[in-house]
Amino acid sequence: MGVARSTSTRCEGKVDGRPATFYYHRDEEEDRGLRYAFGIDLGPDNFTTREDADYIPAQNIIAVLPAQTALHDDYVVLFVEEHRTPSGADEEDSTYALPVVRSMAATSLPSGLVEDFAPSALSCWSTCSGDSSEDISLHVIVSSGSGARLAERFYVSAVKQVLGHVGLQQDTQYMVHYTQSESTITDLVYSTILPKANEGVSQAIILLSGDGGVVDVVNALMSGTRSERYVKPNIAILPFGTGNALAHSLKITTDKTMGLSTMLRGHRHNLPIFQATFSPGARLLVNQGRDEQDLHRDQAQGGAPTVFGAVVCSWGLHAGLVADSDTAEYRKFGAERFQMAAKEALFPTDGSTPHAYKGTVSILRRNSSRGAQSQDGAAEEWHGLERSEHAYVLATLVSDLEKGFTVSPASEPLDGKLRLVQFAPQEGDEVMRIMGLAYQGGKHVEEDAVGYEEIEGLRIRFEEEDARWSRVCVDGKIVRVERDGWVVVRKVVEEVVDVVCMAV
Ligand SMILES: Nc1ncnc2c1ncn2[C@@H]1O[C@H](COP(=O)(O)OP(=O)(O)OP(=O)(O)O)[C@@H](O)[C@H]1O
Repeated sequence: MGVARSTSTRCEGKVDGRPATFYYHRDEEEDRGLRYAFGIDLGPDNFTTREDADYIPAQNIIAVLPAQTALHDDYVVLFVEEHRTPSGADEEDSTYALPVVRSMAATSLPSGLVEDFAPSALSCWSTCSGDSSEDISLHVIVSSGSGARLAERFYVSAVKQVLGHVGLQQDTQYMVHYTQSESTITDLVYSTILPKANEGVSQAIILLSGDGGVVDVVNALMSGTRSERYVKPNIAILPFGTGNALAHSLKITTDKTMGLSTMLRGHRHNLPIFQATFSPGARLLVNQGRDEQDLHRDQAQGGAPTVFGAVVCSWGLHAGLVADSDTAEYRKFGAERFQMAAKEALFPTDGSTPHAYKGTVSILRRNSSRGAQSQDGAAEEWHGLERSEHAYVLATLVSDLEKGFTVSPASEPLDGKLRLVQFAPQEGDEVMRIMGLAYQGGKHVEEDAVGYEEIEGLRIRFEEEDARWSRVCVDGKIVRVERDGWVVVRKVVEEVVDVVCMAV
């Protein structure tokens, strides 16, 4: 029989050497957190209501670290404070958008607090720091072009300080890489991370970026050759993109620490990925859709153009609005850019109805009684959707594509299940209503018009004249497929990278 966890603790200790009374409430209520007061003799009942007690909400605590002193009862409480906009300052000024890291030296903290916020023994940072610059295997990647471009500032003001608290110094125990171009992350993986992984070295990446940074790492690892000694690198995500689908879906954003708590307290788990294989003429659109690039060609797929993803592969409305809103002008609006582009797609200025996407969609379903053998031995069978026109076709490995937009409510963090959301063309107002339900916890999947199911794979053959309607989105990247071209999406069985997460 397990021992019941006490929900609140009151004890005497010290804060910065001054005698203090601590009160820790560990229930899942809104007021969960650490309270402390100096020189006040309080009963537990009135502690939470006292205004003279200081309060650190659980949502703000990054970790409680053992202090590097001789005394085993000394700790450092690392937490964030929200940056308050000073009176007279511009509310929109991004200087005030980032939380500030604070630390507090404490002795004899409530044991429940120490337990709940202990750093993970197998976290990314503890196993990968080197002793000399040659064997550094911890990399901080700062994606300067992501989201609202706050990553660089957060590294300097917060991440560096937090890593210092766990005894890690820049250039000695870890390297920092600032992205200079779209290929910086790919180049780093090819030049350093993949060769070391192939030598059997365990490596960690602290990635300040959106989903794009993760997908760059995944694609570079998958596109190269992996040796028998290959050891999966692991990624701790600090969400600095626009959508941050992975971070939201892995519950990294449920507290106020911008991923710092997960970085210190999370555990490594395999990141499920999928492969999207395209017909020979498919091209990656870059430079805001102005230029094209060749895709990686996968020899295992007969040299077909390939992109790997960890989030979403879509065609129709979703892919269109991601592509159309990827301009400097739109990006200024953050995640709102997707909704703005959706309105333009659903209510064309010439008064016409939204585009009906023409193509043949087939779904690979698990079938226990018959069908071809899948990679993991279960039987599978392809089924064609009867209609030839579509509004929305989206396969995903995650629950949320942006904060509050729950496209696949059945998806659990890292469950490795590919799910399909699809529906036929509708009036703009009706599409708006359906997709609006995704912001209500994913209620759109309860609509009769919406198909929602777990799938093993997806195949689309595009029957569009204009290439604008044959754009496919893979984790924010846009691939344009040629006329009569196709894409096949399958889950990848091989494990190539871990992600740090607390929700599993
Ligand atoms: N300095 C840079 N110059 C040019 N491109 C950059 C630079 N830094 C990052 N990038 C690119 O900008 C893109 C940003 O992608 P990322 O996903 O991180 O942010 P996002 O698109 O704002 O967020 P999300 O994918 O979560 O919506 C990536 O393709 C990345 O390679």
